[in-house]
Amino acid sequence: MALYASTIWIPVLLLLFLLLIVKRKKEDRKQNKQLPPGPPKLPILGNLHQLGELLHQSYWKLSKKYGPVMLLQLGNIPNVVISSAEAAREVLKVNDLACCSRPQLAGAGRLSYNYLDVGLTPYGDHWRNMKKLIVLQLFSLKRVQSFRSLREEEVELFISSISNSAASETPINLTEKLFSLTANITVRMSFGFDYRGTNFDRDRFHEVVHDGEAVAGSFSKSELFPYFGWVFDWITSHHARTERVFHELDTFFEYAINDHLKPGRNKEKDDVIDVLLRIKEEQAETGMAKFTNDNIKGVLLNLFLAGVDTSAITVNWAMAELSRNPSVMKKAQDEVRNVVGKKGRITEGDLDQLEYLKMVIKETFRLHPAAPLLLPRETISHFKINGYDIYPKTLIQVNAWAIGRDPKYWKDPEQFFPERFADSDIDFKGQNFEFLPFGAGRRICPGIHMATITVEIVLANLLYCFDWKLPDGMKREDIDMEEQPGISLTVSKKTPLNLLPVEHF
Ligand code: HEM
Repeated sequence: MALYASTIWIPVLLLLFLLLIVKRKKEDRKQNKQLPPGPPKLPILGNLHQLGELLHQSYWKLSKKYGPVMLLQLGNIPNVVISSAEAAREVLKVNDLACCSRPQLAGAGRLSYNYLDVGLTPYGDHWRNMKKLIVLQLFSLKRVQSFRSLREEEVELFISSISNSAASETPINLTEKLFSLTANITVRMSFGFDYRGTNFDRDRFHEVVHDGEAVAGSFSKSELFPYFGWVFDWITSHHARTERVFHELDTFFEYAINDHLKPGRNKEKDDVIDVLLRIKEEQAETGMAKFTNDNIKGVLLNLFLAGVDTSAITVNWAMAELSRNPSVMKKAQDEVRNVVGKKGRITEGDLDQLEYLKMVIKETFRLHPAAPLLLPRETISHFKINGYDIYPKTLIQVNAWAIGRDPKYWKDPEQFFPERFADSDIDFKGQNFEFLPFGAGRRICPGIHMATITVEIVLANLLYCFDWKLPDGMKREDIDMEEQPGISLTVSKKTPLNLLPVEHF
């Protein structure tokens, strides 16, 4: 009886909802709104039923029919998807100020200590101050270079461990090894210690990064469906998962900060926490005690979620593409070996000379941007794009993945052909809107230097030190290039890349 009483409300609610939509449509027509085109919507769901787990691919297919500025309704949330370089320029340059906020998602809010970070925080004074701080103090070229020996040390350990597998002729799971390498670099650089020597479980560490990206990058059902979405969140333990990830990350950050406060701590050089603790102290001395441990943890969260996975994903795709394209692999290997000779390792000082390697990396970013939809943005004010009205509080997603494969800008776009960047000025620093792996405008990735140096030094050494074979019985065509489904900030290769290293020298 109680069940009947609760279900009888469902048709009534549906009817009310339909009436609301009809009323809103009439109002829109009266106000002469020119909304972007988009596929027909269902009540309540909007267009959610038309989207698969690889959002950028679903958006791409729909955009072929509805155009480069397309309006979708994700439950309760209006979402404009941008799929051309011209429209991306309108969003990220011409109207950057109007669309440079971020949506306030419950998961992102919880993980970022109520938006005390940089990447997930909405536009405003706090974001401006924090972005300035990380651009000038944490990720300036000088600071990135100051971590050179740390990176080279980690690359050395990584190459040595691959040499052991080469000696025993054992294929390696390169995907897993790359993730460990970038995790080690990020943790040592940010937290000043080696997490391999702590109680943190290595496998769990990887899962926490992935879970963190998923929680930070997805809408809860309550956000998509106000009034009743909480039921689904409750059934799927959404809230419990967010809390679990938050507590795991928080424990790690707390441990790292406390470690820095121990008297007589032995440190080689300033790491990110040292810099942030100094800022906290300076502000407290001037009576502006605004900067708290939660601010520090917010920044650490960004390094954790943005810094670990992205570079590993990129090198992994590059090695998968090179393994499928042996002539490109050979050309890249010839370059590194000719430039460096027999000195044993590539150091960061050699990287400037490796022109073809840089083209290989650009080509990888074009086909496999680690964040295919950049990070979601939210509009602050009304503006027009291609004659269409975009209103405040609209979610904006720029499909960098689709733009990177558009035959309008790229000849034979599906082909892995690094030479396309020879004699070309196209770069990924946010000025070429057909090539946006790091985004553009105010919200552009501040980790570009860090990311490119890491990707270059790792890939260069992999190509220099080893020849690469496929495991027994595997052919080039068997390399699976599918992407990992699931809603997350980043998209990686679905299956691990297993390769057999053969020592070259
Ligand atoms: C291959 C590596 C990387 C790629 C492809 C990448 C890509 C991106 C993209 C697409 C955005 C969003 C830009 C936008 O909204 O327009 C972003 C933002 C961000 N990235 Fe990266 N990133 C990488 C590495 C890093 C690293 C190593 C760090 C730091 C250690 C970092 C820190 C950040 C931060 C803090 C933001 C937020 C900026 C803001 O909201 O103002 N990223 N990144």
